[in-house]
Amino acid sequence: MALDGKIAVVTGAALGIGKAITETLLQNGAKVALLDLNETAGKSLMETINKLYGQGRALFLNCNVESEEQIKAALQKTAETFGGVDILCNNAGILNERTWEKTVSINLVGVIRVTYLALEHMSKLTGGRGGVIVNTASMAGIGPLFSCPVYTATKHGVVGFTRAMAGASTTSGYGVRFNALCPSFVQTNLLSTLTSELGQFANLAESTQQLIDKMGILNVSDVAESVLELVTDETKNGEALLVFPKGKNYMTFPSL
Ligand SMILES: NC(=O)c1ccc[n+]([C@@H]2O[C@H](COP(=O)([O-])OP(=O)(O)OC[C@H]3O[C@@H](n4cnc5c(N)ncnc54)[C@H](O)[C@@H]3O)[C@@H](O)[C@H]2O)c1
Ligand SMILES: CCCCC[C@H](O)CC\C=C/C=C/C=C/[C@@H](O)[C@@H](O)CCCC(=O)O
Repeated sequence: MALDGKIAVVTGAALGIGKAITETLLQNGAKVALLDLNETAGKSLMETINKLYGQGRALFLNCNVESEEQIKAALQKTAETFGGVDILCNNAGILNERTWEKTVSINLVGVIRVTYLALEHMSKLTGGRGGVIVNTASMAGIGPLFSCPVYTATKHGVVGFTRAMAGASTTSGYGVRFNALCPSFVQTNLLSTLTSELGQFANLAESTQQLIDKMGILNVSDVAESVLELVTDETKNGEALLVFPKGKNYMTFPSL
């Protein structure tokens, strides 16, 4: 799938991995709607991008993925401004084991919520052009992180949702591919604020730090390059792509 002229929506686009995904999609010719609840960072990024890549390439929309109303409005505005939606990157996420219901609401329910509303614009069954959805899960979507049980559960949920939606799409004819991105530790705010967010599992901070030291830390641009692969390679559907500092590989699941 060539990206020239394609229209992408990225959630959690203002900072971290979402910002890097946004920049990579723009560098490859897409127009991007940046959805985030951080208005200051989002607007500032949009201004920088429009200076760098030309006016009208990016649109910031204040949107909390917990709000159905805000998501609907943001998708509608994207479709009216750019002319449809071809690519969705469900990337917004938090790590907080204290406010764990919020972690579920953003990381898992948010992904489902945005996906269903975006499909109304993307699915060939409802007048869309088809396209691709990439969900940012985590390596914790494949194996457990002991210090973050709820975060782990949400990311396992995202991987399962992605794989089931890929099958539903193929079987029903949505014309939309679904893939999950599963990075190991990445240098962002989410990682640097980790120790204060573990709640009742704070005693496991040290062993998690040892795991981080052992596995190493990715930079956001490596992660964004993997998103580009999942977006552009039309053979990829229902995949979970593991990304480590030393390389990447597609997860193989048992066939049941
Ligand atoms: N940093 C890591 O080590 C790592 C590793 C694997 C996966 N991930 C996943 O990558 C994604 C991005 O994380 P990051 O590390 O870039 O974090 P980050 O904190 O640097 O950035 C997250 C962005 O999401 C936005 N956001 C948070 N809640 C939102 C909401 N309710 N609605 C809309 N936007 C919201 C924030 O404002 C911010 O711009 C998350 O899903 C995270 O779970 C992170
Ligand atoms: C707490 C870190 C915050 C970042 C969370 C990110 O989504 C990154 C998750 C990255 C790696 C996950 C690795 C999981 C590995 C386990 O399955 C296992 O090998 C180790 C479990 C041991 C432990 O948790 O201490």
